[in-house]
Amino acid sequence: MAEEKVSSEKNTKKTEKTVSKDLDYIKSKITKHENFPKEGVLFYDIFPALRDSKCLDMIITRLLSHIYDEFGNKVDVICGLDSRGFLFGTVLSLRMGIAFVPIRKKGKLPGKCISLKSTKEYGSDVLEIQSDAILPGQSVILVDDLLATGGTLNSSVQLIQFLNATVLECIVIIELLQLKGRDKVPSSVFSLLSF
Ligand SMILES: O=P(O)(O)OC[C@H]1O[C@H](OP(=O)(O)OP(=O)(O)O)[C@H](O)[C@@H]1O
Ligand SMILES: Nc1ncnc2[nH]cnc12
Repeated sequence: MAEEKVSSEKNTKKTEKTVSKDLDYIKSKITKHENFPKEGVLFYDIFPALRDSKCLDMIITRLLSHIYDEFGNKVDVICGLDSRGFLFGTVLSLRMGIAFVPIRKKGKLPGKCISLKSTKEYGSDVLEIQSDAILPGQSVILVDDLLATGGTLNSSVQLIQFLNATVLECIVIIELLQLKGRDKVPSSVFSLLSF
């Protein structure tokens, strides 16, 4: 029998075959909706995956495995994007025992903030981060549910860089390949699933 490679995560070893089965399972839970929230947009809904706690566990396990393989214990902060990025970012930060910091849409965060406009597949926003949330020199991973045109992650990476911190990587569950969003993101991008 061919030897199967193993990928390492803190206390967990999974074969490539199991990983691929898990990814197929997660993919099967993502639903698509035509013309939502606007005419011409094919919307990928992550929420059905969260109705299934086994599926959420697989998502988090896979992301942790990737993070520990790539960055070991070098990550200081998980930064989650408003709002679906919060769902995954907070769980990752809890499991890693490190800080969670949100990037929010304008007007939601108190205190001194820095802001930047961003455009996305179906609209535009102004994104904000609290100025004292991340210290100069800290190493940050950005987390969101989905990469479409890349506008949201592009602006988010810039916000972190304005604070003189380092973006190690942007992590998303879903990447929409046709929109070539990763070309717009000024950091490396890891996606769990692509469509
Ligand atoms: O790659 P882009 O074209 O920039 O699009 C991706 C962004 O669009 C969605 O956010 P949305 O603003 O709809 O927020 P939500 O999570 O609050 O629904 C998604 O969660 C990403 O943040
Ligand atoms: N097609 C899409 N589906 C879900 N969320 C999105 N955010 C931007 N584009 C999206």
